[in-house]
Amino acid sequence: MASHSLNLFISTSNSHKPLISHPSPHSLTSISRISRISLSRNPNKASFFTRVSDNGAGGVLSSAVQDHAPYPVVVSDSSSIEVDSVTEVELKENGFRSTRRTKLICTIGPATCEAGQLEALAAGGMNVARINMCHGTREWHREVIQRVRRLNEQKGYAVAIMMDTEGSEIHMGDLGGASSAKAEDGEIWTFSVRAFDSALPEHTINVNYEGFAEDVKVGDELLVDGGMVRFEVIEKIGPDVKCRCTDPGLLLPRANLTFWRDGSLVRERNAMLPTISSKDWLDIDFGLSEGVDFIAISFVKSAEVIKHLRSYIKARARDSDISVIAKIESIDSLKNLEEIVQAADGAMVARGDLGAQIPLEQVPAEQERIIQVCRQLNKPVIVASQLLESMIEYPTPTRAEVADVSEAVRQRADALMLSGESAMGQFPDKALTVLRSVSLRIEKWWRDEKRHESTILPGIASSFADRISEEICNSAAKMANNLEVDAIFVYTKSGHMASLLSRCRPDCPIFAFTTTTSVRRRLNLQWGLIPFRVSFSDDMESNLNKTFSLLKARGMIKSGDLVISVSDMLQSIQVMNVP
Ligand SMILES: Nc1ncnc2c1ncn2[C@@H]1O[C@H](COP(=O)(O)OP(=O)(O)O)[C@@H](O)[C@H]1O
Ligand SMILES: C=C(OP(=O)(O)O)C(=O)O
Ligand SMILES: [K+]
Ligand SMILES: [Mg+2]
Repeated sequence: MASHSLNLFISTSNSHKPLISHPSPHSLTSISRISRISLSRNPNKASFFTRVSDNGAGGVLSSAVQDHAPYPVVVSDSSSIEVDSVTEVELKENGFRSTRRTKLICTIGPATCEAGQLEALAAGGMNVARINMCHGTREWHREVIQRVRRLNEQKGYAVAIMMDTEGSEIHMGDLGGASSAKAEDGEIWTFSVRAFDSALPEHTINVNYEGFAEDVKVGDELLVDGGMVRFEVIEKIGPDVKCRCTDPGLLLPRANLTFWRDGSLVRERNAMLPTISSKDWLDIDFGLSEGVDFIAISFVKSAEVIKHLRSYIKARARDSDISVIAKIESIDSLKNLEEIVQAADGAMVARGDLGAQIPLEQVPAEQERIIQVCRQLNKPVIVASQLLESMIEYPTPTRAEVADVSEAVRQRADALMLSGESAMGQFPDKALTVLRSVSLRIEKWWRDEKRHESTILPGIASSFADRISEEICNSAAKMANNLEVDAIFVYTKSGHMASLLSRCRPDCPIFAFTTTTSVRRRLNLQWGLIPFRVSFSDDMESNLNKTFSLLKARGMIKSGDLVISVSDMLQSIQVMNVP
């Protein structure tokens, strides 16, 4: 066994307990019952003498100190390990099975932009904060980004930031400062492309698209926000389009507009608008300079725009690992789904606009298909919009909303997203709590029923090249389910092996150890991954010993726990009990 060659030296020079309960300085007896399935050997096997000089207490508060401080202080020395404080508490209190696998995203808006409000969301389980460039100024967004970053640094979170572009679809203007306006049945409203210097005349809506008045025809149906409010075009007078309200409702600032003729969506000149507008490019530059983790692109039509953006990011910020998320919210994106998902780093089922472009009853089937394609192509997938819409105004969700959230969890989406519920609703924390508890409940039910996910996903056209890693991860996940192990450990620098494991949706949590804070944040979007930042070498035995001792010192694992480990460095699967 390869492990014979490794000598582990444990210093007991400081006053703390030794790392491993039965240290044997010259052999690796500390890993009991190690089995290895080795597919190939790493030619650059690392140093034979690994000095582990700290039990982790130097970089991380001991549990005694943690009783006084609610959050661990983050110190990035080579002997510390960084993990989300929420996960740490969950693991300590309820063990491996209790950790939530479905990730949660909150859109940040006026209801949640203050430091205290952001902290409440982070403590409530927010994994990713989304800022929507449709709203607010860049200054406002910069403040939010800085507050989230401070929270991460000072309180030990790894909340990632997703910037969402406005895109160049047609939408209404700002309602002259009003937070909403009510359109009543039969009322006549004017939709106009004119720029109004002073206050908007009554019952007038500004439209952002120059060609609007030319493209619509009398008799067309105009849908606000995918049909939340409907109008019929009755007259065109130059730049003004007079419409009669046929389905009353609340108009919100900058709401999306679509027009329909004979039951189909009209896509004339607006289909020629670029996916990424000139304003979007400025926002993207802003996102790059602020170092956001994800950029979500609205109304993607083809893979080309994603490829273009990716090469732009590479040229502008060479060392960054910003991920590009393709929002699937148009007919074109459904047509070109596989190529788009293949080109992107992840996708969002943006049901708000999608439901405005295809009949509503088709949205659930498309959601399921998008989730399936993303898993096959190993890309994280987000289910977004109206999950808990009623909670914008009410403290409890409807039964139908709970059923919708449950379905997305059961479909094994990577992440669920709150929009208005967290951006401007009255109960952002309660909405997050609902997502969290419904996720936990459905995940547990599925495990109790022993409905293992099939790790074998049907291949589609252009699967990824790295077949060996894929097979290792598939096997590791299958073994984890069959052996009912407590956790899978993956040591990954780029995050690739971690996402391949996540893709298999195993029953146990996946502890993903990575060396940089940016990869750690990025992994926070993916199903079942608990990302840790820790420094490690190419020597797996020493990595395992180091993480075992650091995690034991933090009370996150204990002797006897059964673990499977895989890594980027060594193409092998190891099964072992924690010493
Ligand atoms: N940065 C912001 N500033 C002000 N309001 C915001 C902001 N972000 C979101 N909102 C509000 O929250 C609502 C829901 O957010 P979201 O779904 O992201 O946008 P939209 O409704 O435009 O698709 C928006 O309609 C807007 O009223
Ligand atoms: C998430 C969506 O995009 P946005 O909120 O930016 O319109 C959507 O349309 O569902
Ligand atoms: K947007
Ligand atoms: Mg949208």
